Amino acid sequence: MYITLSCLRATTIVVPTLIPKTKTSTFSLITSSSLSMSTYHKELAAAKKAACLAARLCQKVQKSLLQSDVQAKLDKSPVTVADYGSQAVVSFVLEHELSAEPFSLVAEEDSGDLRKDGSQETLDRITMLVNDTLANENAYSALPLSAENVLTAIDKGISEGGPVGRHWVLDPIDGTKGFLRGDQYAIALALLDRGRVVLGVLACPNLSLASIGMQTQQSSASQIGCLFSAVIGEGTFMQSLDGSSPVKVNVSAIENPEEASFFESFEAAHSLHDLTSSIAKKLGVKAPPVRIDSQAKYGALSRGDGAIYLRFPHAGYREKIWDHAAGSIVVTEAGGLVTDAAGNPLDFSKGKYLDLYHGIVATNQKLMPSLLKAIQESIDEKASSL
Ligand SMILES: Nc1ncnc2c1ncn2[C@@H]1O[C@H](COP(=O)(O)O)[C@@H](O)[C@H]1OP(=O)(O)O
Ligand SMILES: [Mg+2]
Ligand SMILES: [Mg+2]
Ligand SMILES: [Mg+2]
Repeated sequence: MYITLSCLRATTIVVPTLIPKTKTSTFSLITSSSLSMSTYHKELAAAKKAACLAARLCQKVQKSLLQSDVQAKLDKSPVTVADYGSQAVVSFVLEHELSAEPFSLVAEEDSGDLRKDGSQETLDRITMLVNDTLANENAYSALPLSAENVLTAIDKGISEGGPVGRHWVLDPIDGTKGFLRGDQYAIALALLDRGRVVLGVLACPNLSLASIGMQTQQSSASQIGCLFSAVIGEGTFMQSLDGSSPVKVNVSAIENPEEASFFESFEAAHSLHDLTSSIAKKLGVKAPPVRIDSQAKYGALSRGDGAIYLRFPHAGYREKIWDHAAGSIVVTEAGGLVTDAAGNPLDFSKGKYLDLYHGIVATNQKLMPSLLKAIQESIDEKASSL
């Protein structure tokens, strides 16, 4: 039996332990074979390190959130010093850990607003946060970073992705509204190789290690902060953000929709709650929806907290790859399926956006056929009532 010492080590170190082999319905301890010869071993270690450091920065900001830390982007969505700081940290760490490889990053934020007059104070605060977060990383001779270095690191995220070569895909804070409310958010990082997601890491600083809804019964109730990671063909693992041993997770095995519970966005503006409630009713789902922010939903689904995730954005909204790349591999490697509303797999090879039929659906293989049927009926009914 082996455990990973810490998610902050770029090169994952595994040591023998005396932990007995235990298994629950959804978790099992990591095995040596699943860690040894991964094609993306180096990339996984770098991604975990980058996401853990970025999570540390975000946690610090969430604890002392000042109004001046929040700005509105052109599309009116909020962006905080933590979104920029997280992007700078992940970009800097990936590029330095994987310096032998060409570096391409598709990321949500850019430095445009930070380069405008009147942004110096905000930029100085971001630069300080980034340097504080990286302060213990003695291996980086480029430290401390100047404000210009931070802007450059943020702007590395300018790649368009696509079907050729490798591209990292980053949402530095997914669920900024949840972050501002003190609720769920995620640092979501994935690697595309020839248009396919081959690796994903989701850091969820406010997600309990215990299942949602079970916190009161479990001893790990007070442990908050999860790191999910998945490499293609190797399964999905969860560990605490401060570096506990990874456990393999699996999606729910529920076959009867009446016993299923489903996740959806906390924000009604992000998903049509009336459509999802019609779908749930058709399926016979009894439990009310679990509404949480961000790709933490994919993480929770991957360990069987709920059985279904439904996301139907309002007409005209185009989903971006950084909002689903990491989450989708975390769910598929845990045995689940992630498709659009017609059952098509998500295509991450088309650049920054996903072309979708209506929305995104994630569940286990048993529930998917009846779920897709209920979805189509609900979409047709909605269309005929307009
Ligand atoms: N109008 C919108 N419709 C759907 N999703 C949105 C909308 N505005 C922002 N988002 C993105 O939805 C995701 C969070 O949604 P949810 O928490 O509902 O799952 C985030 O990626 C958020 O971006 P951001 O990364 O800027 O927070
Ligand atoms: Mg945003
Ligand atoms: Mg997002
Ligand atoms: Mg974001």
